[in-house]
Amino acid sequence: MSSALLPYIDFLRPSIPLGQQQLPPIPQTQGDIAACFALAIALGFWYCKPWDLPDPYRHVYFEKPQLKNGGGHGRAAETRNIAKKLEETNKDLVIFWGSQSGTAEEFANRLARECYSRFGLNSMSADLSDYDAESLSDIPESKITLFLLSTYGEGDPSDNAASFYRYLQHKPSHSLANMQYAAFGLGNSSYQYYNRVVDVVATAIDAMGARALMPVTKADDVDGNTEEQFLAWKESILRLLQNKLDLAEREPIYEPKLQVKEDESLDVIDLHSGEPVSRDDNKTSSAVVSAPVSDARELFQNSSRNCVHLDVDLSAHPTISYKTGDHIAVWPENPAEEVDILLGQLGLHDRRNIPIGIKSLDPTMKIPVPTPTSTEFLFKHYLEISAAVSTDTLASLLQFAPSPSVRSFLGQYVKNRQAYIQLAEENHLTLGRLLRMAAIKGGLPEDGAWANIPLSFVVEVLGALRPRLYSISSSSMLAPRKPAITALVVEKPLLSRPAEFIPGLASTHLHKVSLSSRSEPSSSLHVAIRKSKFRPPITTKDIIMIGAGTGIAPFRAFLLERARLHAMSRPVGRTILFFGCRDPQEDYIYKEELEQAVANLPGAEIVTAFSRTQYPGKVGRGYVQDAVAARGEELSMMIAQQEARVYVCGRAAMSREVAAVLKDALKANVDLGIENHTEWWTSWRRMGGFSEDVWG
Ligand SMILES: Cc1cc2nc3c(=O)[nH]c(=O)nc-3n(C[C@H](O)[C@H](O)[C@H](O)COP(=O)(O)O)c2cc1C
Repeated sequence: MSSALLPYIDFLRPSIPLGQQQLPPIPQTQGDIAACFALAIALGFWYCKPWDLPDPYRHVYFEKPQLKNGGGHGRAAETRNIAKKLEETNKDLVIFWGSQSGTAEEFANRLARECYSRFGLNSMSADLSDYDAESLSDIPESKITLFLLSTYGEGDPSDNAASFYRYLQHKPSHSLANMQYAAFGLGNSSYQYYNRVVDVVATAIDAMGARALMPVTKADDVDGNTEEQFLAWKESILRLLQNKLDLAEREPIYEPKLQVKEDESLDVIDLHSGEPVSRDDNKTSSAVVSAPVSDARELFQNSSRNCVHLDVDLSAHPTISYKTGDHIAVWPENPAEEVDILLGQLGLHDRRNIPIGIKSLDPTMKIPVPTPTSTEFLFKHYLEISAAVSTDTLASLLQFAPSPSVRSFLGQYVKNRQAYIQLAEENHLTLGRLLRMAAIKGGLPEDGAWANIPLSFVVEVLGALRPRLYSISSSSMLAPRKPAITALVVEKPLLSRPAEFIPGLASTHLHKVSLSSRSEPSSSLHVAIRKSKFRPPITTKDIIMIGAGTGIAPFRAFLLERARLHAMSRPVGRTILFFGCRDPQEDYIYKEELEQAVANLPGAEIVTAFSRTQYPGKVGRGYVQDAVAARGEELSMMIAQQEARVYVCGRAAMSREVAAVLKDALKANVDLGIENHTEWWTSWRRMGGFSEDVWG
């Protein structure tokens, strides 16, 4: 700054008490006036700090020209009034879905497609968050409404159904007397609140006057039978609609709802090449960002299995933060082999890098992936190509069969579902692998046999690649910018060839990134932070943490955080961690740092349970629930007298067994002052006494 301006800055300093201040000299010469003017501009510039403000045109530097007019990731719902939408698009059936990990959404899309292809019934699949809940009252009596709703968290709705659910819980005064509906719930009976969402929704809409066309049907994923139960429900719904609306069944025909077109005028730089677009515009998820992996290491020792720890560095994204107990969503990549097989079958090997643009041909159809892109990027980053192929998709492939022998090969499995399930399980049949097997069985060349399948069909039937959620294993107090992931690398042996393994999609991707990040510092992941209710209690409370395998993840964070707080002379309650794994020499992950934290934290303890090895001085061979049972009396006292909080993380079945063991212990050891222990347990749980972070 020029020294000529210093006197003028000086007089602005209110160093002299008010009232005793001398008035600043009035500028008299033209030079003084010019200097004041320059000073005002300089000060304005200094105070506004424009170099700190975001450039309002920054987005333009990154804008893809073809997206300027709203192209890209399709948003089809211009109106939020569902009745209006049905009328404008001439649809007779709306299938609302509330889905967290994509199953209900996929089912809704399949059902809408089948209603049209088999019966010519104009149908739409609708994301519940795209429409105003009040507008359901305007749906005319002639239309039919279906709900496919999953239950998540602890009996909670999926993110996209949350606001509809809240609306219903406020007992709205709107009438649904015109609504004729059927509902299908997706849940898992390992969870305490089994299929609660569909029950709550059906009860609420019945109370508003809606008429159920058939009883609510619930799928139980506990034995992996959701698909079977959906197929049975779908057939009964289709028969019901056929009778009610007097529909004639026809040979299925594919009518594209999307247009996928090559566009060589686009430059590679214009293409979406892997960055996901979050579809969850909600308050529970942050934006999706690409974040480097700052540290990665293998956690298992002496094992043929792998378990990786990765620290994700969010330093470049100051607006994204996490709290201890949150989840991190990770977008995986499909393996190159799977991409190649599918490209080969569709005869697209040579055209894999040509830009493609995707457009919606039906105003109710959202484009499920970012556009423009290329076929290779589409298969690698955006479509669920590594998943098993449903029987509905199998049946719809028949119309594209390249020869009668291929058609008859696939046709036998369409007729015999059990045989197809066995074939798919034995061979890990993804779409590419199924097409390749059918081509080989039909005596066709391995590559390009299915070149007549339109790419729009592939995009419509496969659906978008979904992120996978992990419980964050770091503490936001100790590593505020570096959420950590702890992932077991999953490999399932192939039934037909047990020496071959089916790799878990996300965990294999994490393993790959973890290996490459050890040699290339630029390795990164696409991630988003997802808020969770699994929060540690206030530190003065006693805590009982129970985790098995990678279920230790959030407890590593809780324990290290409590140890640090103690080191800062904060009062910390008693801390017990129950941890179960196979063998202390193999998969006792984070052993040293956990033991060190416990050594530095008075009243803290780790109780281990090893399912495959005796461990001298410990509980002995057993599961974590056995270790909890062995300490049942003491834990009951902690719960009843010290109001200790219990936290469980791991598989839902393990959590259910832990809950049963604790209930028994409480019953045997404590007079709860209430006859009905189940009632006590439910209200204790509701008040945060028992929290779960569990999966499948
Ligand atoms: C983290 C997690 C929490 C879950 N919570 C419940 C629950 O509280 N009650 C229930 O019945 N099912 C629960 N489930 C099971 C899901 O509802 C079931 O897997 C369903 O098929 C998922 O459907 P979606 O993919 O459409 O979301 C949960 C599943 C996961 C992974």
